[in-house]
Amino acid sequence: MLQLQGVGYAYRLNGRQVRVLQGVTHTFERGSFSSLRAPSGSGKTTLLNLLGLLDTPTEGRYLVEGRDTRHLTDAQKSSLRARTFGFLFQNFRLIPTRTVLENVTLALDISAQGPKRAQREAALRALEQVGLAGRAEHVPPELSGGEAQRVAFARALVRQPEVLLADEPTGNLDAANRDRLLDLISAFHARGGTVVMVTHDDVAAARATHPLRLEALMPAAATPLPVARAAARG
Ligand SMILES: Nc1ncnc2c1ncn2[C@@H]1O[C@H](COP(=O)(O)OP(=O)(O)OP(=O)(O)O)[C@@H](O)[C@H]1O
Repeated sequence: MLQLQGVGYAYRLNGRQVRVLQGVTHTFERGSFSSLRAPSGSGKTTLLNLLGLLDTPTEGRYLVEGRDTRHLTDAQKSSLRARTFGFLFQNFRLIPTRTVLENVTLALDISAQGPKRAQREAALRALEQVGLAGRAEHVPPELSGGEAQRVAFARALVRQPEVLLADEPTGNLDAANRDRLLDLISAFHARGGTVVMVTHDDVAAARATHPLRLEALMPAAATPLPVARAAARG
């Protein structure tokens, strides 16, 4: 479903190119649950951004359901992103001044899905699934970390995406909240969802059907260099 073919990415830093990923080749099959582990700074977040169409590879091809994303316009990319992907981040990324319900509803609003009342009902259903419908009118600063991440999960899934892209989603949670979140992610997977989860956590990685290491997705010669060395070499 998600095919990376020789994908590379280089950031521009002070007029120089800093290569972060090179030759990444891998297919994430529909319905798989992959965990992705790699040394800090080696490009895991960059890879998630490429997978989620938030960024575009500077080398190689990336196909989503067989469609070569190089040929998509920005509008087509946005629409494919909204339909296909839900995102979950380590630091939740909720809007602190909007209620829990608004935070979830906004995900539907941005992709213009349905009338306002239907959006509100869908958001409430998503909050019920994570056990937080009773907190709908609270604002994020009133939530615990575990609750905030479950709201972020509801926001990620309210559009019913096929793929969940998660970047260290348990990084800021204690063991009980980590397990509760992992149960939600596993349930999404059991319903047929595809998961790609960056994690350093062995407990989280153990939930995956496909535990991966970033280095194994790249040809040996292209194993990422620490950025300082890469920059020094130009
Ligand atoms: N906007 C940017 N401009 C320049 N370089 C960047 C930019 N974003 C990231 N980088 C560089 O690319 C490298 C890979 O970053 P990325 O965030 O993908 O790594 P990571 O493996 O997710 O790291 P971590 O595990 O620490 O979160 C980093 O070392 C960073 O220096």
